[in-house]
Amino acid sequence: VRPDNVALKWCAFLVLLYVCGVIVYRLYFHSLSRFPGPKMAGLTYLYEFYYDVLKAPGGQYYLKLEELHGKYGPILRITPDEVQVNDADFFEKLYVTGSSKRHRWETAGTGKTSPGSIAAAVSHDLHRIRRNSLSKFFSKAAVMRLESRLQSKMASLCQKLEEAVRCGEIINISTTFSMLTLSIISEYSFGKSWDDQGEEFVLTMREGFNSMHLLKYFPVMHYVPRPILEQLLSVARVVSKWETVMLDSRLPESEKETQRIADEALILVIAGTESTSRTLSTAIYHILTQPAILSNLRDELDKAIPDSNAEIPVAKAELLPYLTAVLKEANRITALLTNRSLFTAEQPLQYKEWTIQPGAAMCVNYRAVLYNEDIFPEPERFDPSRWLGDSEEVPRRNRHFIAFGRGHRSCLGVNLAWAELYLAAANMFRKFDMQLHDTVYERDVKIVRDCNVGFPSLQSKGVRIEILNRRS
Ligand code: HEM
Repeated sequence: VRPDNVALKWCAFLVLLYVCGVIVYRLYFHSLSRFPGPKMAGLTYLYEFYYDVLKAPGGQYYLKLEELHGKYGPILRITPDEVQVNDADFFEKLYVTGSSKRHRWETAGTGKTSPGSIAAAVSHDLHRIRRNSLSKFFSKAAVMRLESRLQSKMASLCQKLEEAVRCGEIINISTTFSMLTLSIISEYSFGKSWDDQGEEFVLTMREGFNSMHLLKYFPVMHYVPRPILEQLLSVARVVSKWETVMLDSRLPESEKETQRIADEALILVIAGTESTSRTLSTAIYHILTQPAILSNLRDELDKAIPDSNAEIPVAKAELLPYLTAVLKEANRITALLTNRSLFTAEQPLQYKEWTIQPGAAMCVNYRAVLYNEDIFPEPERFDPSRWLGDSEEVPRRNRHFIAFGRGHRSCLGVNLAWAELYLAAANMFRKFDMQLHDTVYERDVKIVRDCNVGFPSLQSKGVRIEILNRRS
C-alpha cells in the first residue's frame, strides 16, 4: 500500500468518524434531541436548505414549518440547534425588555451583508451599545422635529398622483411607496435623499432580497473580491452602490472610514424602505377591494380634514380611530417579518413541560401570533373593526399586536414608520379617488416567499392603481 493511500484512508476514516459522532450527538445527546419534530430537521441543516434554497420559488421553509406545527404541536425542533415555539404567550417570554439578556443566534442570516450593524450584533451588550447610539435619532420627538421634511415628501407624492390623473398613467404603488420611503430614510440618515437613482435602488434591492437565502448558507460577501461578486450577485451590486452613495454623504471624514458605519447605514436603509411600503401597498389593496371600509375611512377623513388642499399633520391623523384601526390591521395582515428572529437566553426557558437550555436558539414566528385564530378570528380577513369598540378582546389584541416586535430588539424605526403610514394613507384617501388596475391577490399581494420579509410570487407586478381624480 502506497503511503499517500494510507493517509487518504485515514482521512476518510476520520471524516466518517466525525460525521457519525455528529449524527449520534444531534440525535441522542443534544439538549433538543427529545423535542418534537422530524428527525431529519434535527439531524441536518440540509433539511432547511432544501425548502429555502432548492424548492421553488425559494424561501419555503416557513411554510413547511406551519405544516409541521399542525402535525407536532406548538413546539418544534426546526434545525439541529433551533426550536420554534408558536405560542403568543411565549412570545412575551422570549422577546423581553428589562435585565434579562438575549443574544442573537449567531448563525442567523441577518448580519451576513452588514456584520457591523445593530441588527447583526450577536451579544446583548454590544447590541445595547449600538442601539443606544441610534435610538435618540428615532424617538417620537426626533421624528416629529423632522415632520416638515415628511410633509414635503408627501407633497411630492401628491404631485405625482395629480400628474397621473392628467396623463392617465397607471401607478405601481408598491414601487412608488418604496421610492417614497427610500427618499425619507436616505435623507433622514445621510442628510441627502437618493431620489436620482430611487427606482433603480428599489428594484435592485428587491433582487437583493431574492439572494438572501443563498447568502445565509454561503456568506460570500466578505470572502470573495467585490468586483467578482458584483458580477455574480445582485445584492453585492446594491451594497456597493449604497456604500458609494454613503461616502458622498455629509458624514464627517473620520466616520466615513469605518466599515461599521457603512454596515449600520445599509441596515437602516434596508429596514426603512421595503417595510413601510409593503404595509402601505397591502393596505391600499384591501381598502380598495372593500367598499364599506373605503367609505368609513373617507367619511372620517373628510370630516376631520374639510379642506382637501390642507397639509395633514401627523398629530391630527393619529387621533383618527378608523384610520388607526385600518393601519393596525394592515400591519397585522402584512405580518412583515417572515425571517426567524432567533435568540439564546442565559437561563433555561420553560415552555410547558419543555426546558430550553441556554445555547439553544429560540424563536416564535411573528405570523403565528398575528394570525392566531383565537386572538384574531378569521385571520385572513382584513377587518379594521377588530381594533375598535369596547369589547374586552380589543385590549387583548393590542397586547398581541407584535408587528413591530417586542423587547430589546424591537423595531428601531417604529415612530418613523407610523408617521409615514399615517401621512401616506391620509393623503392618498383624503385627496384622491382611485381604483386597482390588474392587481390579483394571489399573484401580487399574498405572501408566498420568505425573503427575510415576506414577498409575493415571483410573477408579481406589484399593486397597481389608476388615479381617477383629485378630490375636493
Ligand atoms: C411598517 C413598517 C415596519 C415594520 C412592520 C417593522 C418591523 C420590524 C420588526 C418586527 C423588527 C424586529 C426584527 C427582529 O426581531 O429580528 C424590526 C427591527 C428593526 N427595524 Fe423595523 N419595521 C418597520 C419599519 C422600519 C423603519 C421605517 C425603519 C427605519 C429606520 C426600521 C428599522 C429597523 C431596525 C434598524 C431594526 C433592528 C432593531 C434592532 O436590532 O435593535 N424599521 N422592524
